[in-house]
Amino acid sequence: MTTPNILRFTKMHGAGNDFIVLNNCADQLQLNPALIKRLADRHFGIGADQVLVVESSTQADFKYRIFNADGQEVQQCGNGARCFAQYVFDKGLTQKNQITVETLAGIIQPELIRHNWVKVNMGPAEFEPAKVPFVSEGLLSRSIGGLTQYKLPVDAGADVNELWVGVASMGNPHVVLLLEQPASDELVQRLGAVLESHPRFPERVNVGFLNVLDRARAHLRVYERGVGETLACGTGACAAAVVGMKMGLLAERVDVVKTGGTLTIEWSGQSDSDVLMTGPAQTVFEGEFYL
Ligand SMILES: N[C@H](CCC[C@H](N)C(=O)O)C(=O)O
Repeated sequence: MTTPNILRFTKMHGAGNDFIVLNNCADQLQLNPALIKRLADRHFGIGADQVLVVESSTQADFKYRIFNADGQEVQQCGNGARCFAQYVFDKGLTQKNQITVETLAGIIQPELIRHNWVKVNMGPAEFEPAKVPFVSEGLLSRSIGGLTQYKLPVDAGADVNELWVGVASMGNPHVVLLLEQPASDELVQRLGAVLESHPRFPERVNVGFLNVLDRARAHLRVYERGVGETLACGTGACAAAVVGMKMGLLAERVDVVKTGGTLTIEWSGQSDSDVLMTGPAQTVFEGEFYL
């Protein structure tokens, strides 16, 4: 067998949202959508929800690039940010417990609270439709507490032709549906697929199904843009929590219970205040991929 061209990687997850982490500080990797899709493929590749890339930065301690399983590069990934911080510390790329990280959505600040447990300042949430982006023109809207909800026409079968939704950006786009009980598999798959590519979201959207349990706990499922449903979504937990907080349904500190684990979200409610997310970051294995 000829000597294969080898790509070394680390497999990690944050509450079940799983990642391939690549060290590209030497800037030698030729990343393209086809390679990302091949790496993320759960049958023909390694398998992951996202591919995370560590690079050098002139603006922060590191640069953090995020690629969805469909190959698209995106602005932010919260579970990935925790794994990123654990990775650079474990690999000896930094000796600092708190680092600054440059993303397409701006600078975020992860902090290793203890091994495999990371708190991240995710920056501010954005609710202005144009900044999500979401095309709200012509839609009926209503105010619930401090949140504006929009009546969104959807073509999702005979029983669903419009939905009241909240929208938010954590640097990446999120639409949040408030449900009376935890979402079923059928609802997540049917509505998630329709909403992810809804024409009023020009960059597509991550779809959160929020069920408030009490003022300090909420259940959440997320059908992620470019992936489908994941066991956890960090930016999705941030977006759903701040939507629930603005509606007056959730306190300033909330445990967001997801299929793969629980994330704690803190937000003071001031529009310019940062959203803090705390949760696990786990290395599963190291590997070599034959290119
Ligand atoms: N699917 C997301 C990126 C990953 C977000 C998620 N894995 C997280 O932990 O925030 C998007 O297209 O914006």
